[in-house]
Order: sequence, then structure tokens, then C-alpha cells
Amino acid sequence: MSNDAMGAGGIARRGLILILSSPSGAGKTSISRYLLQEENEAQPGAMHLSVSVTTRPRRPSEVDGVHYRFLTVRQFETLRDQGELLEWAEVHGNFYGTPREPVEAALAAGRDVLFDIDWQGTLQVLGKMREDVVAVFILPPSAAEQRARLERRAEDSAEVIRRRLANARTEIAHWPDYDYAIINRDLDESVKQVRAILRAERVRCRRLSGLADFIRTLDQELAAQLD
Ligand SMILES: Nc1nc2c(ncn2[C@@H]2O[C@H](COP(=O)(O)OP(=O)(O)O)[C@@H](O)[C@H]2O)c(=O)[nH]1
Ligand SMILES: Nc1ncnc2c1ncn2[C@@H]1O[C@H](COP(=O)(O)OP(=O)(O)O)[C@@H](O)[C@H]1O
Repeated sequence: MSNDAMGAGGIARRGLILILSSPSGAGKTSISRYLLQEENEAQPGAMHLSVSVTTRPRRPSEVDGVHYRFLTVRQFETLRDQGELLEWAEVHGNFYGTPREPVEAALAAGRDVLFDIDWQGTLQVLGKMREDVVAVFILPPSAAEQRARLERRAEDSAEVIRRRLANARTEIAHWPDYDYAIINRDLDESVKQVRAILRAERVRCRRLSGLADFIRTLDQELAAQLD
């Protein structure tokens, strides 16, 4: 495929970067999973997940290379120092970063790319690629529900859960940096809302790289009709 995928009505468009951020336990990983599944069922290959690198320990349910690439601090620093990360941050005492090359390849192939990154990474990507980014903030319905979700997930120690809840206060303060906010009460409803955002953002005029040609042709047709 060329640099641009086909947008609505067969008009070529650029891929976009969809960022989902949330305090831990709000549900962004769950939303991402269903979103990817539904989008790629609707149009195979439409959406690519950016798999981050991290120095945090792997959770029992996670697969290396699928959910994250798990690295030592030394390996992480090498990638970062070689300029291979589009953005990176320290979150909850561990390093996380987005490998640059797979993102560039996906966008160049006209695919949309999903990022699950925190507010620090979001600011870096906004600084570099604002026009391509749609940033969505996912929030839990309440602090009690957020804690209950982290406890039900049962993949982190009590100490790790405490730290994540403490960091949530800093994270939610960054809501003004985002384009959209979703309160994740019902998972299906939240996935629907993200898909509605995507649907609209895909037909933003500035993403429709084929629009100028389409309008030129339309204008010529109109002129010919009036001759
Ligand atoms: N800046 C940045 N943040 C990331 C990246 N990958 C994950 N994160 C964020 O790091 C935080 C912790 O993620 P994780 O350890 O998976 O815990 P969870 O949020 O409780 O599922 C979340 O806010 C993620 O969005 C990345 O590549 N860059
Ligand atoms: N809308 C929801 N209602 C109830 N439980 C949810 C909802 N969304 C996610 N969960 C559950 O809450 C826990 C945390 O969700 P997860 O997607 O891992 O959050 P995050 O990636 O934001 O840390 C998981 O056990 C998940 O199944």
C-alpha cells in the first residue's frame, strides 16, 4: 500500500496515532484489547498496537513481545541513547518507552497506531506529531472502584497497588492535555465511545490527503455539467 490508506468514500488518508492514557486500573488495557479486536475484524490490518519496552517485571498474564518487550535497565538505556525511542518516561519507578521504527512503518503503510502510554509520553508525542495524534483520557467512575479493579486484577502486590493509586492523583491532573475523556463505567460502552471518536477523527479534513484531488475532479465535473 502507498503512504495513505483509503479513508471514507475511498479518499486516501494518513494513519493516525490514537493515545489511550489512564490512571492504573481505570481499564485502558481492557479497552485497548477489545478496540484492536473489533477494529481489525471490521477492516483487517486497520489498527496496529505499539508494543512498548519496559523495565518493569512481567506480570503472570503477560507475554514478552506481545504486551511489552521486557528489558533490563541497561538494555533500555542503550535503546534510548541510540535514539530508538519515540518517547520514554519513568512511571511507578520503572522505565517505559515506545520504539520508533514500528510506529513509523505502520503510519507509512496507512495504518492507525494505538498507544497505551502515560501523560509524560503523551506530551512528548504531542510535541513531535500533534497533527497525527488523537489523545483520549480514560477515567475510573470512582476511587473506590479503581482500587477494587486493581485488587480484582490480582496481578500486583498490595505495595504496588498503593503506589499506583498514589500516582493517580498526579496523572488525573493532566486531563487538560487530552482531546477526549471517557469515564469507563461499562466496558462495552467505553469501547463504543472510543470507536466513535476514531470514526470521526478518520475523516478530519487534514487527514484526507486525497481530498484536494477529489474536490478538483468534482469541480471539473460541475464545470463540465454547466457547459
Ligand atoms: N510514556 C510511556 N508510558 C507507558 C508506556 N507503556 C506503558 N506506559 C504507561 O505506564 C503506566 C504503567 O503501565 P503498566 O505497568 O502496564 O500498568 P497498568 O497501567 O496498571 O496496567 C501506564 O500509565 C501506561 O500507560 C510507554 O511506552 N511510554
Ligand atoms: N468497565 C469496567 N467495569 C468493571 N471492570 C473493569 C472495567 N474495565 C476494566 N475492568 C477490570 O479492571 C481491571 C483493571 O483493568 P485494566 O484494563 O487492566 O486497567 P489499566 O490498563 O488501566 O490498568 C481488570 O481486571 C479489568 O478486567
